[in-house]
Amino acid sequence: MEEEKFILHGPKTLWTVQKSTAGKQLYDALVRHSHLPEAMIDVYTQERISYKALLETTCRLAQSFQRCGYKQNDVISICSENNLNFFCPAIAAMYLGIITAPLNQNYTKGELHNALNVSKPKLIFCSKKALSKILELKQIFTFIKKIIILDVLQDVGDNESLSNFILQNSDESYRNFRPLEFDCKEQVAAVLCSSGTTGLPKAVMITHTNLSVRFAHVRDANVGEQTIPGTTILTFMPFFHVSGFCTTLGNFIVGLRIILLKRFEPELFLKSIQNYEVRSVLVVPPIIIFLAKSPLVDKYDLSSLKEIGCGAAPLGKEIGEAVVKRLNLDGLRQGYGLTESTFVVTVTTSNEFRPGSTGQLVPLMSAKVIDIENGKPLEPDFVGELCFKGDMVMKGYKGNIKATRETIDENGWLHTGDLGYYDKEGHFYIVNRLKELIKYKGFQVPPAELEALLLIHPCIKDAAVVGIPDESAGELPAAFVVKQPGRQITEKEVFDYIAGQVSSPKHLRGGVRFIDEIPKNATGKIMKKVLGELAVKMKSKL
Ligand SMILES: Nc1ncnc2c1ncn2[C@@H]1O[C@H](COP(=O)(O)OP(=O)(O)OP(=O)(O)O)[C@@H](O)[C@H]1O
Ligand SMILES: O=C(O)C1CSC(c2nc3ccc(O)cc3s2)=N1
Ligand SMILES: [Mg+2]
Repeated sequence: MEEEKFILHGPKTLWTVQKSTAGKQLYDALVRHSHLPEAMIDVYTQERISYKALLETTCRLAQSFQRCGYKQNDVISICSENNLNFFCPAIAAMYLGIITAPLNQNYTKGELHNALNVSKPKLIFCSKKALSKILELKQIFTFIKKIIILDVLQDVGDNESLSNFILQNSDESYRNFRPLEFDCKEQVAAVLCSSGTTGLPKAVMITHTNLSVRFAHVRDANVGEQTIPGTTILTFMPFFHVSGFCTTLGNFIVGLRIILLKRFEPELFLKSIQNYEVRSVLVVPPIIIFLAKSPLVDKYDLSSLKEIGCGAAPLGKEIGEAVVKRLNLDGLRQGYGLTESTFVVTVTTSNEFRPGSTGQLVPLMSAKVIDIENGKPLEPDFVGELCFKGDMVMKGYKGNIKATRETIDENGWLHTGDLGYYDKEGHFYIVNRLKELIKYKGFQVPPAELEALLLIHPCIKDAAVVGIPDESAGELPAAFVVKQPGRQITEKEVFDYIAGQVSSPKHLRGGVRFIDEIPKNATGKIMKKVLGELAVKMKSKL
């Protein structure tokens, strides 16, 4: 038996985890919300889809899968920008125990090659835009038997449109279709790619039970962000990533009205909040920086907005507070999680906004913070590696038992590779990724702390800190800075500003470099690998 000391357990939840499959729970939700006028609105095309239409399409699609011979554990893929039809194949697949492996439509052919080689889908649903890349890959991979296009009405060459595929393969008897039953703990529902921030993306197997825990959370007013059916929220989180995939499925469970953007565009984002009277938005830290600093924000009436949810990357305390004040919000809810944990495992509970904290442990999960030297659980307020255990932990990495064993230990603990701590009241604080810590003469420098300080400077629009190799010190902290338009600041001023606030090892001895933009991925994570290479190439003037 493991010692219980310094292990936290999540609180009780109002909504127990349902025993039925994630597919059945989604089916029930679509039925439950059939009276609502809108499930999703595409801001670009003004097209809408209702819960009733989602129910019909997913049942027809499931019937089509069955008639075409697709069965439990077959794999399908979806490679498309966010659009109204994206989730139809995924939900229909979940009705049948078919596995969905979404793919980032911005992946290069090489990246798609790697991802497809792991998931090996028989059938790929793609957007018109992604079609040519997918067609090329079909030539290489014989396991890909068919391509269906999500966002056209007419077939393109030999490739059927979604609507024609359904027309050809389903009929009115779809009304009698009901989701199948299977072992939820074992059955993989989705294979999601991690972001690939620290290496190649990993293929994370998420089970029906994993999703069911998330579905219990979304309906619990203490954990879920919006729990009243019909409430308007806005999202642009990519559907292929856990942050878009698992949140949107959860939004269907609740019955929210989802305003959908393909990607973040500043004016369109603000205009949509105003025009659709959005109550809550799901964002990532770069958008919080934008909302704190951009003059555009004052051009729009954002008074409908009551709450912002933010996660996926570190967010400084001050910048979060500035946005709550500027927009007069009820709350900013931060979440922390990984693809490997099926979305957030710590989250700001309602009315418990603690600036700088990523909230408390979610129900049904356990957590500990371990000493990175000896692996022993630490007491509150001590920094170590965050570990989580419970039914949100992935089944494993597809096709990589070795990596799975390195990540989930024999007692079932998921080792996150993130450093953090919890305080005496159980509020979590993320310090940094272990792999991104800068080591200066044996001292550990967390770049996230320096980034947060840089961002509160009025002349700085955005910033990132990386370590650059140095023969005598090991590594030196170096900053990339984007200037706020119309403001002036020198390298030396940036250096002195940081030196005035932190201990000597954290001074920007690696220099300060001004650039036009900090490279970030679709979920707002700073691309440190790119910056590390750039820092070596680009000389600092200091
Ligand atoms: N609220 C948060 N604050 C700080 N970091 C966060 C937060 N939420 C998520 N993260 C970071 O995101 C990581 C999870 O991201 P994801 O699973 O998409 O892939 P990745 O870890 O970036 O990439 P890869 O594992 O492929 O290298 C966490 O391990 C953590 O470092
Ligand atoms: O980056 C990831 O792997 C994850 C796992 S958890 C996560 C996010 N959490 C939130 C919470 C609120 C929000 O608005 C966006 C995200 S993305 N992203
Ligand atoms: Mg990771």
